[in-house]
Amino acid sequence: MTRSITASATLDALYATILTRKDADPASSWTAQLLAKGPEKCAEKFGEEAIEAIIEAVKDDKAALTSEAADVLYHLLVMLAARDVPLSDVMEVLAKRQSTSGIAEKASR
Ligand SMILES: N=c1c2ncn([C@@H]3O[C@H](COP(=O)(O)OP(=O)(O)OP(=O)(O)O)[C@@H](O)[C@H]3O)c2ncn1[C@@H]1O[C@H](COP(=O)(O)O)[C@@H](O)[C@H]1O
Repeated sequence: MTRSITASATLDALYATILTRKDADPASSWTAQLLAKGPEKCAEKFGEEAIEAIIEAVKDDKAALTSEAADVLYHLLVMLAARDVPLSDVMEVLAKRQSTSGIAEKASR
């Protein structure tokens, strides 16, 4: 329980930082540079990072996968920010799904 609260707080804090970078000087911030390139570039970077994580998962390199997973989460948040999708909306969708099994959810589509 403590771990999930910590994870959520970390993601919330990171997303808040990313939002501040929308108005930041690209010279001073990697996030601002990425956001300045547009939502399509942010999506492309997310895809690249996801593929890097997949590679480490297939290799079963746990340390590398942990690091790549952090990159994936960061780039997911940047992609959401680029398209003005609040992280809280994503969390709400996840929370609503918590009482439904994946099999039941798929059958309901
Ligand atoms: N979590 C991250 C984070 N994870 C990865 N990255 C950056 O994402 C970039 C990904 O780079 P790549 O691996 O694709 O390497 P690259 O050299 O850029 O590759 P190419 O673009 O050349 O393909 C690197 O520059 C990393 O530093 C991050 N940059 C920032 N954050 C967080 O965002 C906060 C704000 O960062 P700034 O906006 O830079 O102040 C930081 O305090 C961190 O908490």
